[in-house]
Amino acid sequence: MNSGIPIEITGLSKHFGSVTAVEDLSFTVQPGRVTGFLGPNGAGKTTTLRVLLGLVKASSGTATFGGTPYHALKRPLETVGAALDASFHPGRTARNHLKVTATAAGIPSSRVPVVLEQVGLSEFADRRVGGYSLGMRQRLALAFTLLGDPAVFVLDEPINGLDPEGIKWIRLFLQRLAQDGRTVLVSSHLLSEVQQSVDDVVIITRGRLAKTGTLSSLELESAPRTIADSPDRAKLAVALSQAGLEYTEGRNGFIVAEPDPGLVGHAAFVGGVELKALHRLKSGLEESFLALVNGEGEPIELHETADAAAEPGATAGAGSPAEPASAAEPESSAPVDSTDIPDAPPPPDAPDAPADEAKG
Ligand SMILES: Nc1ncnc2c1ncn2[C@@H]1O[C@H](COP(=O)(O)OP(=O)(O)OP(=O)(O)O)[C@@H](O)[C@H]1O
Repeated sequence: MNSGIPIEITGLSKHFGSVTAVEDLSFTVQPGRVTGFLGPNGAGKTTTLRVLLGLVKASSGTATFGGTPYHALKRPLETVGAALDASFHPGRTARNHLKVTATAAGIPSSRVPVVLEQVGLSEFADRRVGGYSLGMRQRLALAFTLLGDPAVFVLDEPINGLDPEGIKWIRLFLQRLAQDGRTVLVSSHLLSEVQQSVDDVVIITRGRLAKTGTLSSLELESAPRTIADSPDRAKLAVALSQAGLEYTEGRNGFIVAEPDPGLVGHAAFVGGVELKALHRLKSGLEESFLALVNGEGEPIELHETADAAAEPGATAGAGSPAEPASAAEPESSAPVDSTDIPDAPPPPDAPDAPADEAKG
């Protein structure tokens, strides 16, 4: 395994006739980290992954693995493990599916039992896939990605449909791949689905980049805050600055990095500023995500509490809004303490039917 290969998307656009699926998209996925590729249905995630994997031609821009497009990789299955869907011929067994792919790719068939064990399917390897649950098919899709022991993993919605035990298992699975120095890109339309699994996020909406950074930085931005507004925003800005409160200016007023509206109201009172709005911003990661992908710019409307109170004040001196505070980049979440892919428990949702004989 050659670790340390980043995924590099640069100025990528893809149009299907008059439909713009992806527009001028640029981001990098770093090795040694699990990156969530997030966006609502129709945002352009699958199209981006399909271009990356050479299944669709870009209208413009590039998508490469450390500078090399997929079609130019010398041994693609040993560089990239990709799972775009979990559909398999229902009449064939997992072992047979994997053997055929290994043979075609020049990968030793001795890898087949190894990857079956890694994903917890050894016991069910000779059953027809038609009898598999969704969770088992997801595991089989992962087994394919492991066949060539690749440095990069590209997984489209791998957590979709898994039960809590399966989600816990895949979280460890992904984290340990990254801990080995591999590059792991995981798409999802729900932040909450991958929140426990990812170090970094790339959020797109309507084919464009909405946000990229560490999950921790997104969490910091989602901390509870206060919205304050005044008929004279310039004066309010001065009052907030004099009180040492950090803020950014949004559509509905200033978003102040202080969870207690009482303290913000007091700052306005001390500064002699009349307030027309003072609300606590009940924030959360998922709400911030939704605000981002819905193009709200910032999540004000989503969080105003019903018990918001306005505090009157008097007027004060003029001033201009201070620079928004920038959050320091926090450290990423700590890796797990083993370099092995976790032992997989048997799928909890495995059907009870007796094993079928391998047919092909
Ligand atoms: N082959 C195609 N022909 C025409 N339009 C397409 C094609 N593939 C995707 N699109 C359109 O491109 C846009 C992005 O679709 P895409 O499947 O990439 O989004 P997505 O983020 O993966 O969504 P989902 O989570 O629903 O799969 C959508 O408007 C979709 O209808």
